Amino acid sequence: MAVDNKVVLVVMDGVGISDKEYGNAVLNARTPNLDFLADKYMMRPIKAHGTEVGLPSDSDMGNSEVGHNAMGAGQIYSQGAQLVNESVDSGRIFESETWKDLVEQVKENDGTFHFLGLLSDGGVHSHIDHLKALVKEAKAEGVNKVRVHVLFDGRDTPPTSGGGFIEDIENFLSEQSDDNFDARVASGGGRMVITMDRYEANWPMVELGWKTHVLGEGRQFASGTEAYKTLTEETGCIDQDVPPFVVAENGEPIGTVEDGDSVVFYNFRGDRAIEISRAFDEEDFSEFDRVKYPKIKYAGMLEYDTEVHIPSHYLVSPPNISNTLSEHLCGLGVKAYAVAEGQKFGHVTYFWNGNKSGYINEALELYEEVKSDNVPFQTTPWMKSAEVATKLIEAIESDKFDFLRCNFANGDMVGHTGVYESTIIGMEAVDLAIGRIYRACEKAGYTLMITADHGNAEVMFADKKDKDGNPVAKTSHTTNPVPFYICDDKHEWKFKEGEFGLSNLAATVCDVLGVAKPDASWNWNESMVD
Ligand SMILES: O=C(O)[C@H](O)COP(=O)(O)O
Ligand SMILES: [Mn+2]
Ligand SMILES: [Mn+2]
Repeated sequence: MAVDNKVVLVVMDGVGISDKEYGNAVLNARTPNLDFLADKYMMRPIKAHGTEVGLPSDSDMGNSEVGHNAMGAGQIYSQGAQLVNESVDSGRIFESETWKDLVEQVKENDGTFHFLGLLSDGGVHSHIDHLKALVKEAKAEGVNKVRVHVLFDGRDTPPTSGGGFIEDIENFLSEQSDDNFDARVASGGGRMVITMDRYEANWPMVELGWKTHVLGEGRQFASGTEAYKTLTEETGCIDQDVPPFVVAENGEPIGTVEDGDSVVFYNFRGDRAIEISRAFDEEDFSEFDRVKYPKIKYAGMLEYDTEVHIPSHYLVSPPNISNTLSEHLCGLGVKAYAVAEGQKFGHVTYFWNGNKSGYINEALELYEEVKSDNVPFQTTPWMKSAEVATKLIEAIESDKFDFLRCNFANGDMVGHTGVYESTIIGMEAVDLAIGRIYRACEKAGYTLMITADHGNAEVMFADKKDKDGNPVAKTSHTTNPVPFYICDDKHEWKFKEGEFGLSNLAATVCDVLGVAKPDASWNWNESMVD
């Protein structure tokens, strides 16, 4: 189908709007292209956090999953964080067949119930309150032994807040323990070192996680708290980079995974849960040598991939995201292109399409990935922005596609390192890439839209200073709005009155492409433009 107007959408990952200059790597970067575009065309802030993207409350910062889901679906779905809250509060989670099977398995075999996941209250991938509720219920149902395997966060929480969380959970587990119930932390490490890789960027991370949690191999400590304290003091690392550890007694790990055990991965978000789930779930698994594959029951908190069905068992049903922009455009025969570097490839494909991997219609779509480097991104803050822009420009010049989207990872991935100076350079690299894309759009007569999925890089320092008066790094996302630009020389688009957010984007894309929007039964939120 021919469209009136071809459209390129650039998602600047983790680039919010704030007028506070202190620690603002967006405002303080030299971004002549973005400044020029904001001046010449329309730019306005739109909402990208809280209930606007299906999170429990408006104090919840946005994240990539909920942001890309909202953009790609054109509507707001209650997201994993909210669905798990509801299921735990109502007790429905414990009525599921999956939960009953997990408990029965452990009780029948006198086995151990393992809980593995991100240890924080960040609410992006997991929540410590969910972990506590699962442990309490396991005890109430007569399970005798629980082992918790923790991943330190500091990425959705302050960078060195892990000491508080590990102490909290170890206190909680020892309070729960009695003559019939033995609950302890058994292993762990930083989320960027073990277990929580995504989009197959770094399988050795997952292998190291398997060795730590399942095989109990690694440096031994008496407790998680001792491990955290020693390892952070020795290396000076922030939480996400804490080396792996194993809790042991008399040289023996206290919580290896054995035949007859049950394992729950208690993260609700899927991108960083899929690889470890595959390692637990797949009989024939060849990404690394598991050495031993215990006969256990495994479940995820949610179904992480609703297309390929990973994992095979889960505790809470995920949002059933359907009627997406991709489905609508494919239905109309509109040709679409998506590109990002590895770290964000699934964001513009899997998250964009409602947590479904793969194409909607391969005859109409092309998805391309530029491999990310496995390096600390503060050392190379430009990341693959130039290569992603080059691929996108080639796709524009080929004139084969009607709607093209891409994601630049820099504001977010460099933002999460907490290194302000690097994040400024990351923003400048994005700006350079956008300048090139804008010129390609101008030449080909395409409309360029630019937005972001949530804030991050615009707030690189926490509110407080350290004891010497120096800034304290902030590594997490924000609740700030994000920019939305339409750069079009052929039409003068006017924003409608009112407040808009990421879920208004899909209808807006249809209007700018000049194609019909789906009928009211698709429940899309309205377009932002007249
Ligand atoms: O997974 C991560 O890297 C962070 O927890 C959230 O970042 P993202 O939502 O931008 O991916
Ligand atoms: Mn993001
Ligand atoms: Mn992020």
